[in-house]
Amino acid sequence: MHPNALLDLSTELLRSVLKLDQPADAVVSAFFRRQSKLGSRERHALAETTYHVLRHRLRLQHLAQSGSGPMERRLAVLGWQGAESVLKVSLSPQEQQWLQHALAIDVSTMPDKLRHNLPDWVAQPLRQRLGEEEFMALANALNQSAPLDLRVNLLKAKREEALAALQAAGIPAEPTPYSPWGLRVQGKPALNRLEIFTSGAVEVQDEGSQLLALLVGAKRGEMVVDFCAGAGGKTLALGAAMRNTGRLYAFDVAGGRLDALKPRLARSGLSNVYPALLAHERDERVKRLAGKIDRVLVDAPCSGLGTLRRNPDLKWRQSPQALQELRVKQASILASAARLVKSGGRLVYATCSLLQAENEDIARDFATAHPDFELLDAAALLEQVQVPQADTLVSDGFLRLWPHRHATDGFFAAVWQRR
Ligand SMILES: C[S@@+](CC[C@H](N)C(=O)[O-])C[C@H]1O[C@@H](n2cnc3c(N)ncnc32)[C@H](O)[C@@H]1O
Repeated sequence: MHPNALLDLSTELLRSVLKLDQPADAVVSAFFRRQSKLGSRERHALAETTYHVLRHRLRLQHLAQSGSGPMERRLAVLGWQGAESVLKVSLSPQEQQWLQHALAIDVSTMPDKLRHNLPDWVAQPLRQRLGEEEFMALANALNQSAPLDLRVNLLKAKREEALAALQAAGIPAEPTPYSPWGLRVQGKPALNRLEIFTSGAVEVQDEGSQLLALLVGAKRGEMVVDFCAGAGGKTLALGAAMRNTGRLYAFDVAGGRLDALKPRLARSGLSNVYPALLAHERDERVKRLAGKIDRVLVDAPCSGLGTLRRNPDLKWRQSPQALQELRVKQASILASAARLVKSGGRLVYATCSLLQAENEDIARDFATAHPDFELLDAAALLEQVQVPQADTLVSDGFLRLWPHRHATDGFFAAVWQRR
């Protein structure tokens, strides 16, 4: 494709994504389906440019003010992540000059906001919690792309065997530092045709998600509920930890997500999983199982701000109002799910949010209203399941994973035992 046409497509894609009315990954996929003639390098350049602009939007919009032509073209030029030759061929001499000038500005001299690229309502509580230096380290980490982590399905392979299979396929990988189930792959190789993937021996899963599943501590023969199972990332990890015995209910209110679990279940070899569509969190099914369940995981719907490395559009698509609505939902789901737990059983409340409002605040309000639930120290529980340096992952007894400290997505978890 002619470089100019490619830059025009990048401009068009940015125009759609920056409407912010749909998740960026869905807009990018739909765009590529329509542009079926694009080669893989061209797709890569367009996707990376889009994500770069979303990550650094405040700074790039500021720099774009001085240019001319459509705003989205200026953003595509400033954020361009494809071959340099595309810009050389496509830009007018005036644009070339403007770009050189814009890129020469030292980012470290820019105002704060243009360096961290977060909206105020997100930046303010994080800065307050972490202090200036660590807040900037977090902001930088959130603007990097995430590594590719795999979870080894121990029903099908040992971690060393999966590592050897990847290496034999020419894919460098290493064990993840914390999760005993994890491998971190270098780069972003396509895995879905490899035997190790099609046979269900590995699944793509961030190390942080693996640690949440490890905290549940599910064992052989138990009754376990994954209350917000979605497409089942954690369900699969729990089912394997149960060695395909007992009963694992995968609940969700979104039928489409539960449908996406089915092919993954088929690959995994699990036959102990029972997906069930709930009408809402107080569904009849929850009442029927009340007091009968050994372990309940509530991987609650949340702002997703811990996943900005993968979903940078979320920082622009979420809002303080949406956060308030989510908090009400989180408290309601947690209270309802707690009814399932039997005496002596375990309840885990988790999110992929960085905000105290969705994490510690929800956990503390729940504990106040439910004195029959005793908070367990997440560090002690992780040590029991062979997680090294578990105390570095935990604050005030809660699991608190941070991209800049642990190279995982941002995650929170609180764990209780019912008296
Ligand atoms: C963070 S996602 C779950 C991700 C999933 N556990 C995984 O590991 O892939 C939250 C899920 O909660 C579901 N959800 C939203 N409201 C719910 C409710 N009232 N009861 C149960 N699930 C709900 C959403 O449909 C979504 O799939």
